[in-house]
Amino acid sequence: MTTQTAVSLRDVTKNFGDVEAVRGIDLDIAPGEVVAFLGPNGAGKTTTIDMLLGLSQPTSGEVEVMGMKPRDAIAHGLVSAVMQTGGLLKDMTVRETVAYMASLFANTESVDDVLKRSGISQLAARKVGKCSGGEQQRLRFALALLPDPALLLLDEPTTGMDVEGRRAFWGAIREDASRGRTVLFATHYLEEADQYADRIVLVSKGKVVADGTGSQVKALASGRTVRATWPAADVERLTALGGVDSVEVRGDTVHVHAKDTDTVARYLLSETNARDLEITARGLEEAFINLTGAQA
Ligand SMILES: Nc1ncnc2c1ncn2[C@@H]1O[C@H](COP(=O)(O)OP(=O)(O)OP(=O)(O)O)[C@@H](O)[C@H]1O
Repeated sequence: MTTQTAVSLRDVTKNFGDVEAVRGIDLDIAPGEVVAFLGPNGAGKTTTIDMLLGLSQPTSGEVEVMGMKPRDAIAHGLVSAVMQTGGLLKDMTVRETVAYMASLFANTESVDDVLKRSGISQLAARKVGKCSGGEQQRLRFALALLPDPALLLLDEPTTGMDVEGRRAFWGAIREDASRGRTVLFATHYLEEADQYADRIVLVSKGKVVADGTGSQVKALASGRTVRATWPAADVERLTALGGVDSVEVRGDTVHVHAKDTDTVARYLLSETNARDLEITARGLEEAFINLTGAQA
């Protein structure tokens, strides 16, 4: 039997008492895809990854990894994870850490090979305690590569890293993924998702609210925002204009999100005393707020 999907979630829910952490997620990830699981705090990302790792069971629905129950996939060495934190011994060198972990398993990739693929060969002799946060994450990545997993799960792997550390970390992940490994990573960072994933699955409040490439997710929020200074803005009138999606008032400033901003600008300048107009395109950041806010 060939495996058609690396990850398959079928109407998966997970409750913790009264808390509905995951509220019906359907998701298929094909082998070789690099997917960002993007969402705000509490969206259900970690809960979902824990179920994929077999660390917890869904309340309802089906979870499969490489065509098997998660625990079986792990027992076959098909899945590895890089978590945000987790025990590394500070007094061991980078190479000793990888060699020690390799000695615990029957079959692993070679130590030198995983050091090279995670981009830390030159750090092999350095004590772990002297490595930067980004270097330690690449060491965790090296450890995760030892069983040569088909699927790599990463839960917010770059939290707390500086820009350079993040770039080096993702450089190593992307390079490795180009050989066909499936990668699913959870992140809060819109830019990170847009830059490093082939596909973004946007989650909010335990549900998938958008799924596509970075540009598709951005296109969902096509349209622009007109910002103007207008004390006592007539929100009702603005909302009634054609092509207006939403209107927000913050103090003396009004923000009008619209598909047709020309009409809004013309109205504001010719029929009201609004001034200081500014028109901007919506970025992924706003797409995110827009799409996840829409679920509220
Ligand atoms: N063991 C638990 N017991 C009770 N509630 C939990 C438990 N684990 C998670 N939750 C709740 O489930 C919801 C989803 O949490 P989860 O950690 O999956 O979100 P997340 O998307 O990973 O968020 P973050 O980005 O903050 O890590 C939250 O409301 C959280 O408080």
